Amino acid sequence: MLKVNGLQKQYGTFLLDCSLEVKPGYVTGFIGQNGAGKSTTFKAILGLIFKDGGDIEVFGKKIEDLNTLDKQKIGVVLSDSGFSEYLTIQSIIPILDNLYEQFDKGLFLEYIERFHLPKNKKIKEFSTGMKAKLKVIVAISHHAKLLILDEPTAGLDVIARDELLDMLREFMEEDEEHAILMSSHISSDLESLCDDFYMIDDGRIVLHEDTDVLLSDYAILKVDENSFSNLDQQYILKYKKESFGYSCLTHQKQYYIENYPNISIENGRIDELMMIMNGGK
Ligand SMILES: Nc1ncnc2c1ncn2[C@@H]1O[C@H](COP(=O)(O)OP(=O)(O)OP(=O)(O)O)[C@@H](O)[C@H]1O
Repeated sequence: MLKVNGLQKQYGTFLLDCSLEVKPGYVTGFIGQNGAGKSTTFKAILGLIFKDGGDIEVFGKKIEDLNTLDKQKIGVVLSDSGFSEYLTIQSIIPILDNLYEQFDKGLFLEYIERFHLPKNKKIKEFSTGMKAKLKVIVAISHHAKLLILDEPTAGLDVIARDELLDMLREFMEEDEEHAILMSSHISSDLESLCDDFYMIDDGRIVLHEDTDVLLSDYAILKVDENSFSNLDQQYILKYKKESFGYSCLTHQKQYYIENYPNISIENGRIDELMMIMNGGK
């Protein structure tokens, strides 16, 4: 569905150099700290910035060769985009109708009703959550096959985030070929939605793993200084100094359960795994 091969983009000392793939039927999470390169990757995928190197394929075609119809099969949410704040939902309907051949007004209005968005209020008077929901509703109301969502849950409270994730689940259930690439700051609530995760740090992919494997095989060992020096470190990906000793991230939980029955082994949420992956040595 989407293949990014050796994408490069240089901004001063920052160098993005990343490869990733989103398969049909997959929700792929793209996580990393502020400034890691998530938005730059998304903008390059969408052809909004020039790339310095690499290839990007969507629907089996190079992005340079996508025609208008292909482009309309991509639903997009970017963190720094949106409608003019002076428009209302009622007034953007004809715009969307003109913009997208497959705009589904019925579906759009169904979501607008479901999420209690006011049709005649100016968008500038919307709350952060209302604006975020509107962006996702627009992205899925023109029968897109691939959604590219940059921080769609940013600034949302827990309830709004759940509603938005439900909307994305429904999008995935509609068609087994649908796919989503979504970025987020380190965020465990994506665990329930994403099938796999790419983690980006300083422009490079430092981890790619299926969510199931992350949750079943990865763990955090919490050890004191003494246990740390006696620990077989061959399956330790990263470690981080703590007040009690060290937190160590492993992708071979079972090995440590069997060979070190006395150390504390925590499954850890994806947040914690990522925090060690990012900040550890
Ligand atoms: N137009 C630009 N000109 C110069 N530098 C840029 C530009 N856009 C991004 N950068 C730099 O590229 C790096 C990656 O930024 P990017 O916005 O891709 O990060 P991000 O992972 O999306 O961060 P955040 O989570 O804060 O949105 C940063 O060092 C940023 O300063």
